[in-house]
Amino acid sequence: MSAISVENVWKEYGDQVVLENLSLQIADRAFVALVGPSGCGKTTFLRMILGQERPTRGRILLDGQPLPPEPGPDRGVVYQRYSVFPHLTVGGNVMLGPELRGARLTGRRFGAARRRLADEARAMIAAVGLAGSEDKYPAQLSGGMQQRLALAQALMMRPRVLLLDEPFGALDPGIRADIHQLMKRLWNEVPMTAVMVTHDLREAFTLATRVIALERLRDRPEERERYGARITRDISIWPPRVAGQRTSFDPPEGAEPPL
Ligand SMILES: Nc1ncnc2c1ncn2[C@@H]1O[C@H](COP(=O)(O)OP(=O)(O)OP(=O)(O)O)[C@@H](O)[C@H]1O
Repeated sequence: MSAISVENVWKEYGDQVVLENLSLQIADRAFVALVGPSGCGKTTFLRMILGQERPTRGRILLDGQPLPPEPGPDRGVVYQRYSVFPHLTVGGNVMLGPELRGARLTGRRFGAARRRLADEARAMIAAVGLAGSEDKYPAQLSGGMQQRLALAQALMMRPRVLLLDEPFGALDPGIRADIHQLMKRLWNEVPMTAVMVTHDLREAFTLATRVIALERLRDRPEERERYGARITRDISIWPPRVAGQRTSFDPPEGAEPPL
């Protein structure tokens, strides 16, 4: 079964058609990179999967079921900036989501349940390379460390789908290469499907199993409002990348592949 099924989806804001009749099946555990010119609707598409926007026409299914109308813990998100809470420590940021969910279901967590959660949070913080920074605040971390924290925070909720909106766009190239390795490892180890918006084709081909380009085919000024972007390229990475398996074509740790 496909994890995400996009069926004849349109998105219009007033008279402006942003996305036009998109249909797409995203397999369970795929890593899809969305690329395309600025303003073509990539973030809008991501926000529809997140549940922050609804298609004007068509529908989106998650594991065969219509998406719940609100964002939920089954869909995590990491933005280029401001994904984490500045007034909470690293530990506080990672524990907040599960604490709030626990509070909703069973009241505040105490004793053994809280200790279990703290252990889980410590393990997640270590998994993203932030061990020892548990008591620091985001402003005391570098940009790369903040994005590692944002990934840890999102993954603590065990999302079925991880949505990434240019998550590494503001990082320096060296730091970006490191975090690409982390992202690959997390995608391989954590059972999730990932959809990432990026402006960086190299990043798309480094991380994704499939690269999808959105583009407005008719872009004359008088047509700009009437026609939306469509899927113009759909490229499966070869040889196929399968979650949990590295291929011999994958670059060694720390190396960027040639395009
Ligand atoms: N809430 C909204 N109300 C009205 N128009 C909107 C809204 N959100 C997005 N748009 C419009 O939809 C179009 C697509 O925007 P979107 O941010 O999805 O593009 P994008 O491809 O992600 O752009 P970029 O690469 O520059 O981030 C833009 O013309 C934008 O102005």
